[in-house]
Amino acid sequence: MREDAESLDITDVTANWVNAEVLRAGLDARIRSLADLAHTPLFFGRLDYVPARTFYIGRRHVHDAEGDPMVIDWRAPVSQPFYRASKKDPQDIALRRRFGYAAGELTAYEDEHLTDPSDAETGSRLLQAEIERPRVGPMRDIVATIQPEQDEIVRAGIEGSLCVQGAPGTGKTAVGLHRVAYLLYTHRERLSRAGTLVVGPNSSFLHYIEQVLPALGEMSVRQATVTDLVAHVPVRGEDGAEAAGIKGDARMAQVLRRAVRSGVSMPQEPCVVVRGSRRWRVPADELASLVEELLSRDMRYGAAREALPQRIAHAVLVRMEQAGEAPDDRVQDAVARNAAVKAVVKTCWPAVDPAKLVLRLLSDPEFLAEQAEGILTEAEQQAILWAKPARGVKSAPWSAADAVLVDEVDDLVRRTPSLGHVVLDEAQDLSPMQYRAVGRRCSTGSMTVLGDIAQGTTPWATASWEEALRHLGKPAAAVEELTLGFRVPRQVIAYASRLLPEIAPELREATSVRESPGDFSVRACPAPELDAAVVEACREALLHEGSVGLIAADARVPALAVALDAAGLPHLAPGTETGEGSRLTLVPATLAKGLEYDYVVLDEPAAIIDAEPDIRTGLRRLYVSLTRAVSGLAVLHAAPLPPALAS
Ligand SMILES: Nc1ncnc2c1ncn2[C@@H]1O[C@H](COP(=O)(O)OP(=O)(O)OP(=O)(O)O)[C@@H](O)[C@H]1O
Repeated sequence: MREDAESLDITDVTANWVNAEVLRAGLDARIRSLADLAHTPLFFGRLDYVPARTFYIGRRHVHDAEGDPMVIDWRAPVSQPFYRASKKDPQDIALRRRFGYAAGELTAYEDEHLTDPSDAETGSRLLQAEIERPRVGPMRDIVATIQPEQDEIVRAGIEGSLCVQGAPGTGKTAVGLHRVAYLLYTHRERLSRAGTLVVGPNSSFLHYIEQVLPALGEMSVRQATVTDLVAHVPVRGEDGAEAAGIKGDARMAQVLRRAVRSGVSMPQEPCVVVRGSRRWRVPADELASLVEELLSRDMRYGAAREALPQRIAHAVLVRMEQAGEAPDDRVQDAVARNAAVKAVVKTCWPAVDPAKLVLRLLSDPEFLAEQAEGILTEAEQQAILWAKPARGVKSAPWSAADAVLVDEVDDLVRRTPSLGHVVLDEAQDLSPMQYRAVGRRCSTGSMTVLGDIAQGTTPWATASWEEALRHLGKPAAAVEELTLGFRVPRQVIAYASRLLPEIAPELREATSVRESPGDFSVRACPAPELDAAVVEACREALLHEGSVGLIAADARVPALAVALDAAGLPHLAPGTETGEGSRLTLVPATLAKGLEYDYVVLDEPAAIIDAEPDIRTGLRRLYVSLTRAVSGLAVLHAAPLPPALAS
């Protein structure tokens, strides 16, 4: 297939050089997509349908010289039974074969005779081996081992939105990315027009997952944080927890809606349009009824502002007709652009600059009081005002939450275009205003919302998926739960789950499908010896194969970096790719979300808890940090552990 693509002669097939360039780029992309990937086999499974028809299943479609299929794409309907068929429901499959590879070499296969009653149902060794395989480098695809409950989510229809609650390591991120790949395959035309977006918590996380999508054969997916999406103003300020909470509250949407319309006023003067020798006069009360009519409509502020001159012009045209003239559309357009009409629009329906409006709200106590009256208390208004009024948009101390407010205003003024599909990962952490910002980018498309209530580490983290989905504008989305854990060893998940009654009492403990119990230790040591003990634990962890993450409270990171350097242990920052030569990452606890390491050394839990504004958020941050380990976890502490973990 690659040779065919390479040997295509496209000289003289296009009419002009632009088309030639486009064709060349398309062909180059195809040749690239057909490159051999070392260690990535062409197929990983085989299905024998009854009656005898055999299909090989792989990451992409492969055909032979005659164009007959040799390997079927895992996303094609024919491949679905590879993930779903069972002895109970064989789905016309007589044999399912899984192939095992080591470094690209075929080393094993495993058969299941789904229609043969004498063939006992046994767990898959290859699946176990895949799950237990040490991790290094970026996240891998799971196409060979997607589980039935995961496959239902991956292949759910594009029409409906879906929300997935899942404990740490149940594969939410993996499933979300494979769902994107599935949707792009199945609805390529539609999504290439409308666009697809994956929203993640921070750039380290996005970097960690970005290699998975091209590995799945997809490149045209945008990845962004919420902050990237709303980058209307330069963010350099920070809010305290209280101000951030209020700015993120859905009531702010009401305040902003009122503020946007606060400049609208009723015309006091008639509008007089002079054309040639004639003057046409629309009285003030008629103008006012036009303005009122537009106010009463559920219309974007900017669209209404464009409609108003047309409405006034229409009133003028009616008068022209009454006077026996026969004006056409061009006359209406000309009247709409008349200086007198423009002047009415300028005073009665002034243009709104989103950033300037929010700047005024946060700088001007009287303006804020007017707009927030009956919505925010006086104390709340006080809390969100900037310490001193900002002078201009460029120099204002914008915070991340402020940028979301500007985005809301922007959408009140002109409609935000909708994408075809949006995947929102670590969704539990968003504020209602952030949910609205993501939701409006998907107003006519569908969403996949992934998260874990127990891992909510913002003071405003959502209390329920129902609430989050309401703010996202997808109240009808189905909520599914993933319960099988693929990452965290049994002992470790059991230990971390002791925190659940305090951080998310309604959630069930995750089960681990991993057979190995995992290395697990908790060590107390005197405070002066903690750094040395942590360095030693890292050294021990590095004796094993795979990646090692040292997770510590953000404030502890500089000291630990010095200690590691002094001990001659090279270490990376999160988001930098681990490899054979550099396997140790020093991870600030606030960036640990979504990441995983084979061995985790966890420094001083008390410091991780104390860094958060309240105890629940602190314990949740600790829960996230405890659940990053694939094979082993060592907890080292000098200060006392929280009571749930102490005994
Ligand atoms: N079906 C599967 N087969 C093999 N590995 C899997 C499967 N599902 C998930 N995994 C692996 O389990 C690990 C955890 O997956 P993932 O990071 O998607 O979980 P998560 O639910 O997003 O976790 P967290 O809530 O901690 O962010 C990853 O290494 C992933 O590749």
